[in-house]
Amino acid sequence: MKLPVTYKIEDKDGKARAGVISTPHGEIETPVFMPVGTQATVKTMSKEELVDIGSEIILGNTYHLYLRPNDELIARLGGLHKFMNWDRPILTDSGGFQVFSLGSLRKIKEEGVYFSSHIDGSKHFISPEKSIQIQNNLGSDIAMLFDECPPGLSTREYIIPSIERTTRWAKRCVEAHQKKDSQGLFAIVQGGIYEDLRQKSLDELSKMDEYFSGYAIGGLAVGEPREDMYRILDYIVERCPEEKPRYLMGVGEPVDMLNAIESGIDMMDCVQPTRLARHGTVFTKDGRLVIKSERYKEDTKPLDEECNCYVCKNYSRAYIRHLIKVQEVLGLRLTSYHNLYFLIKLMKDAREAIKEKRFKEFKENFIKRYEGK
Ligand SMILES: CC1(C)O[C@@H]2[C@@H](CO[C@@]3(CNc4nc5cc6c(=O)[nH]c(N)nc6cc5[nH]4)OC(C)(C)O[C@@H]23)O1
Ligand SMILES: [Zn+2]
Repeated sequence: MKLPVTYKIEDKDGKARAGVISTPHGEIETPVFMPVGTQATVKTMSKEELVDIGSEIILGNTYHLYLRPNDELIARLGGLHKFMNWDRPILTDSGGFQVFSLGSLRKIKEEGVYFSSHIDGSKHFISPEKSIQIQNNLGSDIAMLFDECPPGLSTREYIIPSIERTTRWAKRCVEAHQKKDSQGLFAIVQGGIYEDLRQKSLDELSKMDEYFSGYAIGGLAVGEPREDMYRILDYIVERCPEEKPRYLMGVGEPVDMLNAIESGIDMMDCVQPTRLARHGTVFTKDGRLVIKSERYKEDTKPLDEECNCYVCKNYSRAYIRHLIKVQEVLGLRLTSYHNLYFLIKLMKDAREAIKEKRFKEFKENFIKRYEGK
């Protein structure tokens, strides 16, 4: 079966890969960071600004867009790309995770998940079929399977039946997927922090491999210790199909991203860069900088003296600190713009390092400076 989303490896450096993903809305160079646009916008960023910072693909959320403005409304208006005037690739998460981390009073049954909206408490139900139907309505280039992401540090006794139900849900997603020619489907590997359960999840999903354009590693960045995440990545990523993209869900800290790329990850997303930005924390080559600190009150330097972004070329720490302190919207925009630029540039630099077979040295040098060692 011809898949609408395909991947080509250009270079390898150890397990790290540089490649290109082809989608119905264009190509994506990897490794890639995907800004999260939960409610059809990457918070405070215009489309033009996202293009300026070099964003190639953004994320949308099934759960949020189903609740507001509703996926059928978006479909009637021509789909999510047209609705938000974004003509590059979009990946949509399937809603399961958001129900667990946002919704309340949820009940998980074989048929699907019953939950109350975090907005007005109204009662809702999402099944694998419903999640795929919503993603079909949104018209994203990449849709995610409807899965259960077990709470961080769940026991084996909880995870084993959860994997088995998530596999049964995966089959139902594949059967329900109506846009097999224009929307790629990514599998999501679960299994908590247990190598053998990760293998079990991957083996069960691999039986449906012909339907999957890529494999995501779910169930991480949900509160487990960092070393457990690294151990699991080191085990499971290289066991995913070599010729398809690997996507680590929910990771957006520079050091974690470089470690993930070293284990063979190609795609990542996270709300952190924009969420931290809105609270005044920005990324710099010398680590995180909390702009509200007194020490920046009269600091005329840019956020990061080596950053070439529009914000660092035009505004000082003192000015941005003032804006954040008085909660001016422009402050949120400037810190968000810089944080997204920083991560997207980090991915581009990592890609060059892989092509030049110097990724390990690149990673170690970055981390040494970022962690101030
Ligand atoms: C639980 C909790 C507290 O984890 C938080 C916060 C919000 O999510 C994170 C990032 N982590 C994260 N892991 C994920 C796992 C899955 C998954 O297994 N399946 C599917 N379909 N989508 C996923 C999306 C994910 N995002 O965002 C920050 C804030 C980085 O920390 C995380 O909710
Ligand atoms: Zn900058």
